[in-house]
Amino acid sequence: MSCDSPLIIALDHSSLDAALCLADRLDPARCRLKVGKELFTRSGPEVIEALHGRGFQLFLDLKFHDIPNTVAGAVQAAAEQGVWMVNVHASGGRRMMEAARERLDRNGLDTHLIAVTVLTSMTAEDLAEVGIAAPAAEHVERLALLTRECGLDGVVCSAQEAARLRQLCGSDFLKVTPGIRPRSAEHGDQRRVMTPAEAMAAGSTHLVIGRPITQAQDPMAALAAIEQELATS
Ligand SMILES: O=C(O)c1cc(=O)[nH]c(=O)n1[C@@H]1O[C@H](COP(=O)(O)O)[C@@H](O)[C@H]1O
Repeated sequence: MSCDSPLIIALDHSSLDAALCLADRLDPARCRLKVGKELFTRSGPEVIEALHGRGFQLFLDLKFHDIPNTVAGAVQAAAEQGVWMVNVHASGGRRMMEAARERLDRNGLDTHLIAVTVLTSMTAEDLAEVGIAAPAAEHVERLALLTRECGLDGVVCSAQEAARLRQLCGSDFLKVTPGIRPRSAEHGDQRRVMTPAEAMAAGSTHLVIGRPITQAQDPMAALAAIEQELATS
């Protein structure tokens, strides 16, 4: 089923049953779903099949980061399962990203291929500790430009960088932004955050939202409130 909404709900659940329980309350016309490392490691390709069977478009978020040949194979394997989007780490570099791009193209696979720039949980201090002296925003710009040069469809970044990336890389270049927090929500481990309405205004093309919906007392009410915020902004 195709979906017009920018919302991608992160199913960071620890069991297939719990993930499907939430999915069964969601409408594939109103959101896409993201399957990440914990759920996929526990349930494997079965979760992809189960969610596709319910009509959802899926972002398989395994953030591949390895030598070019290995990443190209992993991206191909993901795309052959029919997922809508897959990601790699831009810090894997040019040859890794080009190999992934080339592998999808050679096999006629049209899964969106995007790259994570700087994780939304990271601050300038975190970057400095791993040897990156530049501020987060500057490092995001560098990695986004490299990602675009390698022919990928877009990046994962924080919404705080989306406006600048729209100027640098254009509005067709996907800007998938996690770290989304409605005003009253707890930030948890996220650092570079924005509200849903601010993120869309800044140029995000898609919003990844997990705990503010999945951990809410009433996940459907939390989702409806976010949709309302977007509709009235
Ligand atoms: O690639 C991602 O999806 C991702 C990249 C990033 O920089 N930050 C980030 O939070 N994510 C993912 O987005 C989701 C955010 O979830 P919440 O913080 O619960 O809203 C999690 O599944 C993360 O794995």
